[in-house]
Amino acid sequence: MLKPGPAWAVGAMSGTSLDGVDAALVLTDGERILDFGRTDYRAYSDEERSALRAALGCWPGDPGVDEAAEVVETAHAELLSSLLDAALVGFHGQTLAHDPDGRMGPRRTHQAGSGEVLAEVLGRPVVWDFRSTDVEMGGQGAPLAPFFHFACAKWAGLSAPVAFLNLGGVGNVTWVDPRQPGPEAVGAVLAFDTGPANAPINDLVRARLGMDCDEGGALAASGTADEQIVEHFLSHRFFHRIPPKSLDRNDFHDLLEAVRDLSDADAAATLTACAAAAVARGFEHFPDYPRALYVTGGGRLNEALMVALTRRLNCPVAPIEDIGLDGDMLEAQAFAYLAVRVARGLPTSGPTTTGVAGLIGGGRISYPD
Ligand SMILES: Nc1ncnc2c1ncn2[C@@H]1O[C@H](COP(=O)(O)OP(=O)(O)OP(=O)(O)O)[C@@H](O)[C@H]1O
Ligand SMILES: CC(=O)N[C@H]1[C@@H]2OC[C@@H](O2)[C@@H](O)[C@@H]1O[C@H](C)C(=O)O
Repeated sequence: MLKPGPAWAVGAMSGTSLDGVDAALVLTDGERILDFGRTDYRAYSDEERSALRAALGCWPGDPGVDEAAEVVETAHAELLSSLLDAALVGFHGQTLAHDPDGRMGPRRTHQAGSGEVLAEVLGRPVVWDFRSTDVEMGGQGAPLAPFFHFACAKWAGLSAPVAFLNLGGVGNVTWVDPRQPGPEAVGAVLAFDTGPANAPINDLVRARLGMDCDEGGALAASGTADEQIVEHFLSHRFFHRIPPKSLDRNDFHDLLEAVRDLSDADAAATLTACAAAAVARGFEHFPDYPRALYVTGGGRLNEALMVALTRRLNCPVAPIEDIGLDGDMLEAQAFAYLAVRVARGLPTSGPTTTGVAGLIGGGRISYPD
């Protein structure tokens, strides 16, 4: 078991974009962040990415899932073996399917990769399966970074409500009031997925141009958004739901159909405008307008998306580096922080983050033999 007091933990996240695995060290007592440590990244090979892509939407027992889990475990073992100056590992795994509302069957969520296997290979206790308990208890199982975002706001010395936006495949936002004593306090955080972010843009440029992403947002910047499509997109029932709410990467797959007849540039501009409009719609749920929006995740490097956000919001929009945080590693750091919270028996989600009925601690711990 973890000794009392602060501990170094290494967190690892394999995001919905399927680009690779991020890992980062955090020194924390599970409440405050005391220091940030080394970070590293391991890209998936094309072959590995194909195995993961083939298993998207699949549940344990489905064909291809064991192969995907092996890819995830191998990549994490390779990456984490050089970051073991930590007492504990926080292993998110790769989300293959997420259905917290039971639209396709039983309510469930599926992150590929076994923490038991990793604990054996790495010789460290591994905290994993962070989302299942929350879903079993009636929550959305996501987002889980919000309690960490609260700790980040404290670490950065902020004293007024702000929002953190993660622009990965899907977007998720956390409104934080750092004047509250802790993330569990009433009125401290409100979080939810905003809508699709990079996933449809990537899918578009991959299908039409064979590119991985719209680098810097250059293609979108050269086009014009079709506001009618954006308006229609905002009529989706997801945007009428009161948070908490979460999304599966493929929930908006028909968005590509909507831009089918547009030029490449206009289609990219429209999907970029949709991502920004979804965030602006999300702001309507906040208790107070935030002082600033700090953007993390790969989408902060998409200039057209940052400009679209600035146009639609009434507060400064800045990359999270503006307050000294690392926008490439924030999710990995979140799972290091959450691992220590799990080991300390502290809650990792609650009614205003995942919609679970009360404060709960998710995650299970596997120890090496
Ligand atoms: N220079 C760039 N220009 C434009 N877009 C970029 C750039 N760099 C990254 N991105 C976008 O960000 C995505 C990766 O973001 P990130 O790594 O935050 O996602 P993720 O962690 O996989 O997803 P999620 O947070 O949904 O799990 C890429 O797929 C791409 O769409
Ligand atoms: C089910 C799942 O893996 N969700 C991810 C995904 O990627 C972004 C968004 O969708 C968010 O809900 C979540 O990840 C972050 C790290 C979270 O749980 O806070």
